[in-house]
Amino acid sequence: MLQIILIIVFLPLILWLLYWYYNVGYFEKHLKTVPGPSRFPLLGNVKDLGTPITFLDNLYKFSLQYNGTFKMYLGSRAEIFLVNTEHLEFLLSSNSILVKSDLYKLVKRWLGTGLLTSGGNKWRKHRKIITPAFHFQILEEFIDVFNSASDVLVEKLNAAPNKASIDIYPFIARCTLDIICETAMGTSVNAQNDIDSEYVNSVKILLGILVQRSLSPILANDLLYPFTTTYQKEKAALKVVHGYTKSVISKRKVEFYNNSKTKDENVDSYGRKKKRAFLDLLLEYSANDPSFTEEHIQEEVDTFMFEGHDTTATSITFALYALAMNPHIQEKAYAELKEIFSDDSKRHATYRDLQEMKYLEMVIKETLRIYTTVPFYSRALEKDVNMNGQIIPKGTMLNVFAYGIHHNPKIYKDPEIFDPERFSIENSKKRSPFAFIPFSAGPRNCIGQKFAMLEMKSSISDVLRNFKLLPSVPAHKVVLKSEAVLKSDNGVFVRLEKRMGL
Ligand code: HEM
Repeated sequence: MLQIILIIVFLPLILWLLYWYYNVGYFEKHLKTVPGPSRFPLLGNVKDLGTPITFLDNLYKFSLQYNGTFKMYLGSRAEIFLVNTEHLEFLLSSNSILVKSDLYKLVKRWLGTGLLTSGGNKWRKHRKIITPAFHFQILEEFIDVFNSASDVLVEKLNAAPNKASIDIYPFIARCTLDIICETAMGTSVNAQNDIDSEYVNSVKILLGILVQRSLSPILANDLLYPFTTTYQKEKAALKVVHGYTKSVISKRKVEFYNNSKTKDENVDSYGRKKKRAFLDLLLEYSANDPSFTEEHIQEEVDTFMFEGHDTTATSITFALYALAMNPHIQEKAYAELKEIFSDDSKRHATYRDLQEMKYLEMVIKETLRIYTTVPFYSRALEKDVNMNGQIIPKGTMLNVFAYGIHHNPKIYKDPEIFDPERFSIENSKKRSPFAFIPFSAGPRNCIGQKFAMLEMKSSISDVLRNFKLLPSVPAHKVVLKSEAVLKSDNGVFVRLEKRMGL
């Protein structure tokens, strides 16, 4: 009996060990010369990753220790963290290494295979279809949406007691959610006014579950996950979110066909110029190419909802924090706004005004460097590749460690100092384009980056025109936490002093 128990307990362990040695041997045949911390049997370097709070710092220390790109084993799989501009150029400009890693499977139940998660021909076709939707003429139509949402944001911030320390992230997150719903779907979820919105709460639940799953081996396991309560919670939230996008798509589709029967389809029943949402552009395309189905449209709209609000919320929030902590930089940004709005300090910003905010753009870029919004993203290798003389075998995960390159002291002197001048035209010219990759680069770069830059300029400039930002009292220093999108574990507190005009 004891023998049977021993066999039941130890046989799987022995098989697992053999499997581990076999796999590690397979990777090490080529990767022996790539430096990295020593690994433990079975788990590899899982322990070295640390917690979400120590994770970035741990990886960063390895990048310094190994002078750039380094290797780790997660279980028996080799993962390479690219922290060297030549390696980043090799990966990001490749037209063949385009498949996302296993990490992205965690969002597939929500996003299906939209632009972010798909690969191969589907991704190529959809990227081509969607690219024109981000043309500047279309983005210009969204400025009114940015302005209306910022008006509500300023109203909400005005309601907070003058000069009281507040965590600004929740205010900004609700504002960017309003913007993305209106621009992606043409509907208003009114997140800033209706805090109890079922849709908004379900989006929040899904983002929370994504973080939980990325941290728990049980929740991340597709076989075990359906037996957990988190799965049931996710199922309920997905029902609300998918139900909402589906019903918006059906309604817009009917409107689209009705309008196309009338002559002036860009004018509403009151004769006003109608705002088009991304969804309308996708419906237009689908009307001419039925192989771009309603399901495809839904995947892409859900992807915009996912990619397009938490990223901008985090970036705007950290930019406001950096401005509060660096009064001389805030003064310079404010002086630029004074000049742009000298004719009428209360008017809304136009597309042209946003283009003129050159210094604010440098502030935003420095924010994206120091508080890298998406700290890392990854690709799976489907076949062996030769990376600048180094063979990397099929199955290896290639991780772009954007946070690491953005903090490399050889590229950015005193990397922890917030200095927008690093992004002056002259200083930018001196660096490799692969030293600044907040939106990734190459064929799979962020399709929404121009949209994001306009939105960030619009919201930050509106807050700055209405409030002087001051550091929190008592003093507050953000504690960075790596989720899919960078967060602060202890909130982002600043004080706002109302301005009396520019
Ligand atoms: C500050 C804001 C933003 C940042 C920092 C950001 C960053 C990124 C990064 C790093 C990627 C590459 C991810 C990867 O390779 O896995 C990406 C992809 C993507 N982003 Fe953004 N993003 C931002 C805003 C937006 C917005 C506003 C939208 C949509 C309206 C958007 C839509 C997308 C899509 C659809 C992809 C996938 C593109 C593809 O693979 O073809 N992003 N973004």
